[in-house]
Amino acid sequence: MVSVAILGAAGGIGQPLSLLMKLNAHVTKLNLYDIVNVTGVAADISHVATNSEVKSFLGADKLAQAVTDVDLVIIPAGVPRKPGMTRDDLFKINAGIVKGLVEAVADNSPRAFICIISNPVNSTVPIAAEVLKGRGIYDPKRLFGVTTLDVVRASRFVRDIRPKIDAATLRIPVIGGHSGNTIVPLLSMASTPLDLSETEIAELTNRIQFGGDEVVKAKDGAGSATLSMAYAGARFADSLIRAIKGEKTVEPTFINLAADEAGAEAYRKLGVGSLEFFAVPVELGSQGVARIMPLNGNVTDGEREAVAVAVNALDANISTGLNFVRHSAK
Ligand SMILES: NC(=O)C1=CN([C@@H]2O[C@H](COP(=O)(O)OP(=O)(O)OC[C@H]3O[C@@H](n4cnc5c(N)ncnc54)[C@H](O)[C@@H]3O)[C@@H](O)[C@H]2O)C=CC1
Ligand SMILES: O=C([O-])CC(=O)C(=O)O
Repeated sequence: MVSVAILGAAGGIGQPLSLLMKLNAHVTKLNLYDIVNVTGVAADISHVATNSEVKSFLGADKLAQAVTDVDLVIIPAGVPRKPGMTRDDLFKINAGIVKGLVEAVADNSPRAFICIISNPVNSTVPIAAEVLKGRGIYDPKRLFGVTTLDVVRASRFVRDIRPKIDAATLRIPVIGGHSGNTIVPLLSMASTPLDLSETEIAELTNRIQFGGDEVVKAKDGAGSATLSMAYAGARFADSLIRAIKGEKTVEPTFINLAADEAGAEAYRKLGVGSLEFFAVPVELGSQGVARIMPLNGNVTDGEREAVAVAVNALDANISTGLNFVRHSAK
């Protein structure tokens, strides 16, 4: 029995993500919330022949109901990028949206696991944390920034230059954050040794860091990644649900390192220092973060340099998020 709420369910990500969660056999209840169009989306998805119950919640006055008695909340609500914009340009609109949604979750399902997709993830996750802290119910083990798309891209882009590799099973840890040079793929720690040249490493790293821009450019004003993001979001949610059910699963995700300080130590030594939030590979368990996975080998000098660049940018992104809530509370 797993009850899931998707907030922003009528959007470009929300619709295919809702469909994929309807296909997840562990899910028993699927609450779809949006401020537009969600009635039709829910009616449509409710005809899919799986056992879960789909309900629609349209408009702000239905938000509290949508997030009452749910185990897992996935948030893809908010505006996407257009060409020429950075993810940080979305902060102005999305910060308030995420804050309002997380307040409602805090008030109605305080123990729910929360997965944030809305950009800029580097700032929206600190916003969510600060809201939960303000309510006195913050548990860093239960709040996740979804960075799975970076991991998905890493395996797929490697396959583009190594066609014998199985993109579906190759795992490359991607750490840091979720925007440009805060995204740090650890290609040296791929689950299958890749034997890449320095040029290949540089090109792949750049492509993984700016993969989102490829889609924004190709969509030419019609938004950013939606279908691959729905796939990535459903993959992360499935790992978390299987963990809640007692399996051990591992996914990189943007979390508060306080969730496992002992496990975070290796990353702090790598250059992360005292940073509060960072994407790391996490073993998920029934209570959320079970432990932060150790680094699987020695990072290269290039990877260490990339971490230093990421940490600088992340520090600013995290403060922007935390300050947004601290200042709006006054
Ligand atoms: N974490 C990641 O890897 C990725 C994150 N994203 C982000 O996901 C977000 C959504 O992207 P799309 O689905 O393409 O956008 P979209 O514009 O197609 O859909 C967003 C949906 O959110 C809804 N919404 C707006 N305000 C709301 C509120 N207060 N409460 C509930 N719903 C609300 C809208 O009505 C709309 O249906 C964007 O911020 C985008 O940047 C996109 C791709 C990857
Ligand atoms: O690029 C964007 O704005 C959407 C996103 O986060 C991604 O595709 O990784």
